[in-house]
Amino acid sequence: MIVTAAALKALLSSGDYIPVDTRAEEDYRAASLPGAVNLDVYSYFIPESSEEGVARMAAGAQEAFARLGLDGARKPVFFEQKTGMVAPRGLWFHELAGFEGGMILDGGIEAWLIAGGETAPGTGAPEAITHGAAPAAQFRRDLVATTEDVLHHTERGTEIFDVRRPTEYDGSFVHACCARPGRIPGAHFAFYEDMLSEGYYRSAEEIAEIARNAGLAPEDSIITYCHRGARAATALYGLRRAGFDKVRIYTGSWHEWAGRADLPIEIG
Ligand SMILES: O=S(=O)([O-])[S-]
Repeated sequence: MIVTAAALKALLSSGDYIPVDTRAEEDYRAASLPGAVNLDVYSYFIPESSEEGVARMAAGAQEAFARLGLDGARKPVFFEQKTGMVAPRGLWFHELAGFEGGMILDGGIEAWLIAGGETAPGTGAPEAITHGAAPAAQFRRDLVATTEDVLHHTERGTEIFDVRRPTEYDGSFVHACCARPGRIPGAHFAFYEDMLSEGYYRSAEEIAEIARNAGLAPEDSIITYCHRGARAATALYGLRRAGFDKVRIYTGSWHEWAGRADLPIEIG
């Protein structure tokens, strides 16, 4: 769920919610929401989006949230400077791990300050999502796609949704760490940032129109992807706001797909 800064003020006074600062540790140390913990959700790369790989990713998320005390009654509220490509990934990891009730602070710490919220230097020990040593026994498999799910998406009745920059989609730009430029064949396209306006999510109606223009319908089963699964989470929560409920993420995303020379690509 996406929460406004004004609504968050009331929620935090209940003591049931913990702000989770997903920014760099130095920003957290300088000024954060009072009582916030610091969690790096951005640096993680999945080694392989196989059944075992996604189950170990979920185990790693479960362990990180347990270390932060966010595996029970207390719920996380993820934030970054402004809503972008990081805080939504935090909520997705929390849901993937099997927990409910987490939120994204829309507009990030900047919205909090505009709403008159106080800040304090972050004092907690920084944590990070890491890969689990063993597969999770239980997790939200319906929120994640394997490479096989993507490869067989047509037979499995799923749409692929690329939310990278237009130049990444058409292959005229590729990150230096990726083996090949291009896109997953048949992918629908919209740039994830178009679902945001100045660091806030756009309205449900505006996001629904973006999705419709990309050729997607609310009843579709959708797999989002980007470079390595962060921007895909921003898109997932935008789509969910617009009533698209069957959305999951191919965490390995273009980085993994491009590195597998046996997988087909489209370019241009
Ligand atoms: O957001 S990202 O995973 O494409 S770097």
